[in-house]
Amino acid sequence: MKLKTNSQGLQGTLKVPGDKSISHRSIMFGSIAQGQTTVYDILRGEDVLSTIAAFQKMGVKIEDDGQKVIVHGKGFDGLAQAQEALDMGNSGTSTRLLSGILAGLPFETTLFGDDSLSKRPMDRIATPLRLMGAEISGQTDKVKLPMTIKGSKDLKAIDYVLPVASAQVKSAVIFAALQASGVTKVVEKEKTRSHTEEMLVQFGGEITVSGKTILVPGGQKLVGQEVTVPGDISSAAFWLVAALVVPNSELVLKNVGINETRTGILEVISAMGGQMQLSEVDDVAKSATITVRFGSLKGTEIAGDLIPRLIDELPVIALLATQAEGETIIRDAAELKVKETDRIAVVADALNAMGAKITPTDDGMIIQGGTKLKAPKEAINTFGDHRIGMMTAIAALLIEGELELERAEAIQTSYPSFFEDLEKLSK
Ligand SMILES: O=C(O)C1=C[C@@H](OP(=O)(O)O)[C@@H](O)[C@H](O)C1
Ligand SMILES: C=C(OP(=O)(O)O)C(=O)O
Repeated sequence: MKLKTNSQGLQGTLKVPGDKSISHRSIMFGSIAQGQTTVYDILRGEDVLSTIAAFQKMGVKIEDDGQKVIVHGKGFDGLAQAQEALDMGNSGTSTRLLSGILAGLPFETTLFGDDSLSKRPMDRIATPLRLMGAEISGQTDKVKLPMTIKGSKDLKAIDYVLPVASAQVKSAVIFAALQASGVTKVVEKEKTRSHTEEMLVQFGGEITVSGKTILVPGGQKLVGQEVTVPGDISSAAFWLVAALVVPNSELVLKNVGINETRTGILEVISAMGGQMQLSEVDDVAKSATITVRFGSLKGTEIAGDLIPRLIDELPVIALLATQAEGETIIRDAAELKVKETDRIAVVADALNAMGAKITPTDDGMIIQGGTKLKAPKEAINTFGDHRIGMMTAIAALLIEGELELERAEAIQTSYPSFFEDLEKLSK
């Protein structure tokens, strides 16, 4: 598709769509709990639809009337073997979290996905789940999809130190731990998003979190709940950056999720001197309104325990850094290489094709700021990565002339109404 420039600036108020991580988990907890779960403001992006379809194929009744989603929970014991292999689409979260649930179910299930997902490593969940007693086979020593999981009714608790900072691996182990005998101990490498731990408590489960150490007793039964999904800060990130870099912009983003394990981007914007205010902070719903406007920015360093708190925002943060004064350094972010694409290489290539000065490194990027972006000579390809597509669409706002985006449909993964919202704010 052809992307358009914007010379007037972006203005207006927007409620960003529901959080993808919380939406997946609401379906999963709803399914493994007893009784009804009602979910408001769920994200109806393709990744979440993959999770919904998978549980429906395992016998869970899930209804969507357009206002709310109702999950008729069956408990772990009520989940049935699917009649066919389960299609995980593009979604790492669906695959890895579901694997933790399947680890304790006494039947075999095969999971497959699209080209991008089929390249991503699943050994990171296979290793702990095998230690607990599940049988898992996949392609190559990285256990890539298609992957077959044969669960066990006799899962054993483990003590496990996560070798990577990953909420998906942590969550897979927690879902298996709920079905195991004994208390499972998980120690995180860095603190990652806490949605699984929080929703487990909401659904009446037991978990102890102290710093990076998590204890989960086995043999738990959960009860259905009402869940209201806050807006996704990872989707809001595109509008935050757009307002900061497109002259004459001011945006008000309502109901943005501000769980402290997700707000790294807000800290980066503050460190860069961006003009941004939080209001209507709701400590219970963990959401806020964020007002952001165009202004001057300076480079910064992004590394260490900040990385997991903004991992999905790094593509658009790289774009932000191209418009700041001075250098921005991103380190400790090697995980970017195993997302929907190698996001270090693909971000650097896409933005450099527009005149940015980004040097990719082994675990991040060095970005020289203050570059004027221009139309690339060739089309930019998302390579099936939604975040590359949206980052490119925001970059296009700064460019005179046309930008052709190939495989733009990837954006459906996490933000189906992205271009509608862009249109609304562009006026
Ligand atoms: O648990 C989750 O919902 C997610 C965890 C992160 O992945 P990793 O756990 O692989 O870092 C993130 O990149 C992904 O978009 C969603
Ligand atoms: C990495 C992402 O998602 P997933 O791992 O679920 O495919 C993402 O949304 O940027």
